Amino acid sequence: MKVIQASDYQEMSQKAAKYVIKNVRRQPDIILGLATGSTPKGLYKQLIADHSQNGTTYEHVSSINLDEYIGLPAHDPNSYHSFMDEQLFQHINIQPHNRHLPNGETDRIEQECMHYEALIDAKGIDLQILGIGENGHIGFNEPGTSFASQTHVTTLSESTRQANARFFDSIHSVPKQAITMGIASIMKSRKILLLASGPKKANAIRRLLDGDIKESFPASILNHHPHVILLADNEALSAAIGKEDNDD
Ligand SMILES: N[C@@H]1[C@@H](O)[C@H](O)[C@@H](COP(=O)(O)O)O[C@@H]1O
Repeated sequence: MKVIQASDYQEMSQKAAKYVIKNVRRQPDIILGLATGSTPKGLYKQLIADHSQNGTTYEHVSSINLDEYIGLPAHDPNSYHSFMDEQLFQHINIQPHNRHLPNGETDRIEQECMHYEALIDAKGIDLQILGIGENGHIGFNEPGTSFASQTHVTTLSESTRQANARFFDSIHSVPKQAITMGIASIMKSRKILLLASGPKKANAIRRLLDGDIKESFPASILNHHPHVILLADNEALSAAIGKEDNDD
């Protein structure tokens, strides 16, 4: 894993955008794996600014998102469909038919999981953007999820619901389940850019860089992936100083 240090959230977002833009320009029909949460918001803001100022085009780009809550309509302000529309899609020229998120509203949820995994296999994610939960979750793969998991329905841990409650009226409104790419689905990506910012992520980043690979800490599997960049700010790296492995 290659570790890139940024001084703060702003610099992390700028460096992430530079890397994504470089990949989009090099491969105009790139398949991007996209993430939600607070962490990639600054990256998306930078992509939007670059799109309007420098004209980087997303006309032939496709996106596949990691996850979606079950039970929230796509138009709900807290759905990940709405998040992506607001934070990125409506501000760049990515075509609606090229944007993919799991359908958390269907009552044929098992078919939806299979369909989504087939989509990932058919398209192949070139560059996956990831955040990390404080408990080491990636996507919505909570601790204990099998490393062999494909797209599936997951029950959110209490701590994940608490962490995401800030986006909702109260913890009671946070859905209890989600549909998420599995860990094996994420690991199929050709390249992964993992972003982490702030002191709340310091412990997770220290555990990630410890290199101990176990299902009780889902992100640890990334140590097995041949092309992961961890781009983290000083606060997120604060507990791991001296543990980085810069072998690329
Ligand atoms: N499903 C998302 C994850 O994809 C994200 O990485 C995590 C961290 O969120 P944040 O970036 O807000 O800390 O939150 C949610 O659980």
